[in-house]
Amino acid sequence: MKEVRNLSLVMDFYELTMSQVYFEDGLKDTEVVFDLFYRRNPDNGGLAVFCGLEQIIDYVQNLRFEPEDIEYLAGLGQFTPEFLDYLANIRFTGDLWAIPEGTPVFPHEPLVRVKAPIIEAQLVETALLLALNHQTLIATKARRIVQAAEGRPVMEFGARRAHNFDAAVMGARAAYIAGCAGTATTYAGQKFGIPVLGTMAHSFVQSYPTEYDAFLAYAKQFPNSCTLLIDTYNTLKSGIQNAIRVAKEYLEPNGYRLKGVRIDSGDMAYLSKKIRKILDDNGMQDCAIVVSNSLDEYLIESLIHQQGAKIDSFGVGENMICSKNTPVFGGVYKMSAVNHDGEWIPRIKISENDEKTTDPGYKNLYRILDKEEGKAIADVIALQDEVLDPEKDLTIYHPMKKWKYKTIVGGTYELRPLLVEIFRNGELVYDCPTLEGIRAYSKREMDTLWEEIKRFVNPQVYYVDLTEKLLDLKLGMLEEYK
Ligand SMILES: Nc1ncnc2c1ncn2[C@@H]1O[C@H](COP(=O)(O)OP(=O)(O)OP(=O)(O)O)[C@@H](O)[C@H]1O
Ligand SMILES: O=P(O)(O)OC[C@H]1O[C@H](OP(=O)(O)OP(=O)(O)O)[C@H](O)[C@@H]1O
Ligand SMILES: O=C(O)c1cccnc1
Repeated sequence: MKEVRNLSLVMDFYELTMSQVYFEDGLKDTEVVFDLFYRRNPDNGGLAVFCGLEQIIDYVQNLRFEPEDIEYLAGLGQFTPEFLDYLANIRFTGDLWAIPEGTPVFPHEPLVRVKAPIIEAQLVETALLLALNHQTLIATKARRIVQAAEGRPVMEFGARRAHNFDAAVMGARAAYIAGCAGTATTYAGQKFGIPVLGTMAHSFVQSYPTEYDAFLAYAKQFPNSCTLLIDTYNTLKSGIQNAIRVAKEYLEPNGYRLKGVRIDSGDMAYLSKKIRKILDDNGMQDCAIVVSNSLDEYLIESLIHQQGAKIDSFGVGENMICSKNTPVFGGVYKMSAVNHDGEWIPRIKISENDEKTTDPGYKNLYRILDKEEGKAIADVIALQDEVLDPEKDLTIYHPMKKWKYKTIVGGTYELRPLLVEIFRNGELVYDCPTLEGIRAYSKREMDTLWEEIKRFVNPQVYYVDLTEKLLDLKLGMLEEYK
């Protein structure tokens, strides 16, 4: 399903003003390289889950200014007619490489690399960042929550707390990629084929004269998929009792089983244990206990490991859809090379803060995997023209300090290029995987990481290092600008 909205002008105004300067200065055909990367993992975690590429592809493919856009820009009185004529016909004609969606990624590595005429590369900055920053943030959070649930299904319940419509729908997509079992957001089901799931609201229970009437009415319509919300009045004294009554008096005599009960308030550990016992005592071992109420990965972990809660699945809303603890994913888009007469001239952004100094040059990214164990050892950023031979020893360096390095013995590792070609000369050359494919791939990729990187507390830092050639280039440029 394609977006019908024309979102091309979702760009920062400076992209247009700078572009006019490039145009009027005769620089419009100058090719440049930009890298999109981020600096810190959300939630002090050990990784992020890369997401949002499909929406980036949509934007880049549909980048064009309609007559009403040109008219609007003309009305601002700041742009030359020649530049506006140029914009009226602009299309993305460059190359774009990106890491496949669902891949676990790490700070400072290029997630997307754009090589294009300078105006085109500049105009896509905001859209690339916003699509990636949002979905990567939500996927990263969702993965943590799914990890904490240890195989128990997690339902995404966030739309009502999301930061508007797109955040709900794209958030549901990201959460599904990261392993959620489904979403309550029906539109996300329609648009992306995500399983849609749900139980019932307190208002439904309140709208009937009695809780029992409400449960029975629901069970009659949905005898196969009935999860009753049991905490509207009194979870133990009435909710669970009425749920069992409906199961015994209506569902079971008609050949059905009660699928589940949901608890949305009170002490989830205490109540779930009590309810499990009551259900089991009534021969309802297959009736699932679903809980919801401001859950996140820490609470889920505590419920399972410290509190012995008897929970079969979780509904998670606000903490996931807003990534409440870390509500911003700080992806940035930085120029790394400019082409002069066919030669790539590296560019660097220097900062007092090492973390903010960029890696210069037209670069590539590889994941180094241990051949025997299949586990990821580190990622290495190399210059585009470097040939790395996995049969030879590979020495990788700390991104600023040459004395910090590690040598991996030739023949013991595999090198996997992480950036794949998405657009070549403006043509889409990438077959977008299905959402199910991305989800399954993400799970497989997650299995290539050591648990130490995935833990929540003080995770091991995964190395994103540089080749010697790239580090020498960077240190040389730092010396030059000192
Ligand atoms: N076993 C538990 N361990 C830690 N936190 C819990 C546990 N059970 C519930 N909580 C948390 O306690 C809070 C419950 O308090 P809250 O003020 O929301 O009341 P409530 O139980 O939802 O009541 P109501 O919805 O009727 O107002 C929620 O944030 C929930 O996630
Ligand atoms: O707590 P979340 O993780 O966001 O999960 C979604 C919440 O949304 C619903 O609540 P509702 O909108 O009825 O409000 P409530 O907080 O009063 O239950 C549902 O009953 C959950 O409590
Ligand atoms: O289906 C549910 O139970 C549901 C959906 C969204 C938010 N809270 C609950």
